[in-house]
Amino acid sequence: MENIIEIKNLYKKYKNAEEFSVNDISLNISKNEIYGILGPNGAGKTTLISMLSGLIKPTLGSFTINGLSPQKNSSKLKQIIGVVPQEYALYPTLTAKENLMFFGSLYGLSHKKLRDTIDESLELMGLSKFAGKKVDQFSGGMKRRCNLIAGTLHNPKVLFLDEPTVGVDVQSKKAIIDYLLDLNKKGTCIIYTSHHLSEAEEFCTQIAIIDHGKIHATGTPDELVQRVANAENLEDVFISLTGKELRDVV
Ligand SMILES: Nc1ncnc2c1ncn2[C@@H]1O[C@H](COP(=O)(O)OP(=O)(O)OP(=O)(O)O)[C@@H](O)[C@H]1O
Repeated sequence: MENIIEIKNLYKKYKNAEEFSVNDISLNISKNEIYGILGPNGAGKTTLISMLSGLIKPTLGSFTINGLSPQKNSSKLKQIIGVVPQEYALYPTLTAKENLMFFGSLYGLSHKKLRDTIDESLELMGLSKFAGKKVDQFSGGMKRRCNLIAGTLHNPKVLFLDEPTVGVDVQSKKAIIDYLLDLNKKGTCIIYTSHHLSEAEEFCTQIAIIDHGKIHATGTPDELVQRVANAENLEDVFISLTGKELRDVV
């Protein structure tokens, strides 16, 4: 299948850091995948996704998305990607609809098209009733669903998500996963990080397990489980590849 993302020997070392947070990652991602980047705390998942979504610059190496490079085609690249960070990117004192109109206008969508997309997305996410309510009155799950709509109004070809279901209730989690599956069916390639291994096992078509800034294994969830002796699920694979040592840092 055709690659939509091609990463070549990518490195990131933060200022004053002693180690590389991303250390020589090369990876191809095909169109239409739901690609899970999994790894323990501090493995380099956010750093990798932040480079690909243009939030931080690589120290070394290169990548293209849909054939576009961030050095040569930065503005075109921004139009075809969506980014949903861990933190909420919403204005608390604006209503859900006002927030979405604001973020949508940044993508240059026409007023009519934007209104229709917002109404449709709020409906899909079960938020229509709350469209006129200020976001600071929303629960964590409602904010996260609204945040996800804000990052996808322009129907991106590639969507980067950093732990989209962390800290939300089961109902919100289901709404988020269903929304993402629907986007993927309509042609959006999804790159996502998570600590929910059972969720990733069910949701992802491909997985990369990373640790200490390096890729340790890639494959479909089934392939990974079959490759590791005595593994019954992705959690067994994860522990086998990354060990049982705790990753506390102070
Ligand atoms: N702005 C920064 N400056 C210096 N070091 C950083 C910075 N951001 C991250 N790091 C370091 O880079 C390494 C990778 O961090 P990163 O946040 O990418 O990991 P992660 O896999 O996303 O972890 P988590 O699961 O905890 O979100 C860690 O050692 C972290 O301390």
